[in-house]
Amino acid sequence: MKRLYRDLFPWLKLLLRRRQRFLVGALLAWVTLLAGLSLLGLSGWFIVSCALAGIALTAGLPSSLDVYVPGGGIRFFALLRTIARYVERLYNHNTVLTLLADLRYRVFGDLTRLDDASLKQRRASEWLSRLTADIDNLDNLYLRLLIPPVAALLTILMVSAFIAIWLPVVGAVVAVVLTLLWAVVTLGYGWLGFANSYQQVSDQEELRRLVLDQVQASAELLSYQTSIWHRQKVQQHEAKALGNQRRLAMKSAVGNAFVSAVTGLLLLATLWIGSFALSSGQVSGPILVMAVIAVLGINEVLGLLPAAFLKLGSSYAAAQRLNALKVNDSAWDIAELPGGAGGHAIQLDNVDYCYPGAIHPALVNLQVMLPAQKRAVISGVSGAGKSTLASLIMGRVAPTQGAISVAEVSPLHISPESRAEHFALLTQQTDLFDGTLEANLRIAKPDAAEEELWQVLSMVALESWVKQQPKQLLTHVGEKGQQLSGGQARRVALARLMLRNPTVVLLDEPFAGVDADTARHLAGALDRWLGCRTAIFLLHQVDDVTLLPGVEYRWRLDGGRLFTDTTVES
Ligand SMILES: Nc1ncnc2c1ncn2[C@@H]1O[C@H](COP(=O)(O)OP(=O)(O)OP(=O)(O)O)[C@@H](O)[C@H]1O
Repeated sequence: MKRLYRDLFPWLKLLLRRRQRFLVGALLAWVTLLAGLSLLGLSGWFIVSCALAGIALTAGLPSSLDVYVPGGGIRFFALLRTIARYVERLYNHNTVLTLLADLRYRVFGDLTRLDDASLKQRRASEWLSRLTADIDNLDNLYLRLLIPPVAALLTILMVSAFIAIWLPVVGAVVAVVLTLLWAVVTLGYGWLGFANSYQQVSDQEELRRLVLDQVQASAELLSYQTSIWHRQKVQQHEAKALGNQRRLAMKSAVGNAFVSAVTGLLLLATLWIGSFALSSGQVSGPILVMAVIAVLGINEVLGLLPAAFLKLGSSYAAAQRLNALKVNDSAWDIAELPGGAGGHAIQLDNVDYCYPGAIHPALVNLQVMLPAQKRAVISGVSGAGKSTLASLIMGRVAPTQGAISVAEVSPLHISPESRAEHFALLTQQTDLFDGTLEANLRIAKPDAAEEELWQVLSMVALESWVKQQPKQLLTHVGEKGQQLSGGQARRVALARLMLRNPTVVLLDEPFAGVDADTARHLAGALDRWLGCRTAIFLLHQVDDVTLLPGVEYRWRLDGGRLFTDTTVES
């Protein structure tokens, strides 16, 4: 219980930031329920009163009944129920969407603080689950686990108090039995379905992963003739997940039956105890019918709770998984890099880096001193450790051993804002969004003038090509830039980087995918743009030193170790 509270607490705290909305939402749900119950009770009273008056009149006994007040009351509750239900749905769905935005914002925030190693450890389908299914499960917390039980408890108290006005004993019995029933279908059902719904979250993720593999790797599975074997694996897992789901559905059905049985017995008890009060003249027939119908209506109030609380385990599992994304950086002193136009010095002292679970370290005993405003080239074959070194300098991963500093500040301690302002990294993988060229460029500088966009496009030798396109800057680049060639996409990424004003620039294969003339054009533009920024070129091999003007430091990475490169002549 303590662990449950501890894991759900950060999310409850986030939800409770909107406590005003929560209270109004619960109040609206409660008014809706009460209006429904009042409508039922009053209608019962009215029908019985009419029948009794009719019987009396038929028997020739004097009888009168005011039909206008109860008739008006019935219309009032019918209207109130409809309006309250409509407003409640509108309001609570709006709240849910607001909460979804809060949850997504928080989860995205946590993701941006994760280091490269943690990000790469999980598959895309797992990140998708975190951002969709897990967030939806937490969202349930409000809509299913917070509002309905509060509204139900308030209704039980209201109905018991109302019955107690005429039948105090019945009111007390109704209050005790329904409060106990409420505890069973909330806390009891939360406990009963916990293991199954907890399991359901991982079952669904595993199933999604297997199905994606089956589809994405279908060519490989077919060519190795393992497609049937893999499909059987999917089916086995599906059967297991379905079994679990069936058990949950069974418990939910039993819960509903239990609520109906208890409220049914309570109804009989109310009728039985009430009949003594009726025969002693303590209460009239219509009032007794009203009390009985009000108890019957409670079924609707409690009926939804078992199914909702069976899912408590899902919400808990989702909270646990999302909590695991949180990086505890509160212990660190957050620092800012000094402002100014010039680049900063980069220093690495005896740095080792080993990926989690890897046998061999990716980088060993690195010793680097690159003074401020200087340029360096680090070459190395594939797998030598260049990208890992870039991640370390960017503060995207922490060294296993040794220390790194940029302007004498550890990159790990630099605030996200300062890091975004000072660092720029051109990665080997090009990340373009499915939008226009202009939108992709503006990610780096939303308020850039159109002239600036053309200027950077000209620096990467794309200006004339873009001008030839019918939509020019509004040309769509496609998902991941698939409507551009590999080299063009990389140049768009480089142009985007050049829109910014960083002080430390890391360029991983900036000349990949372009012909010799374009490479020379890029080198000249880069030389002018880099000016007095600190820059490191990361290259597989240095074919042409004229592409690296102003580079004074040359190192070579080999098997994770750094050597001064004497093979490159300037
Ligand atoms: N996420 C990871 N988990 C485990 N090992 C990794 C991971 N990423 C890289 N490595 C290992 O670290 C070493 C250095 O990889 P890195 O990507 O830094 O090389 P690189 O020089 O950038 O290669 P390339 O030029 O092909 O991009 C390699 O042996 C690689 O197998």
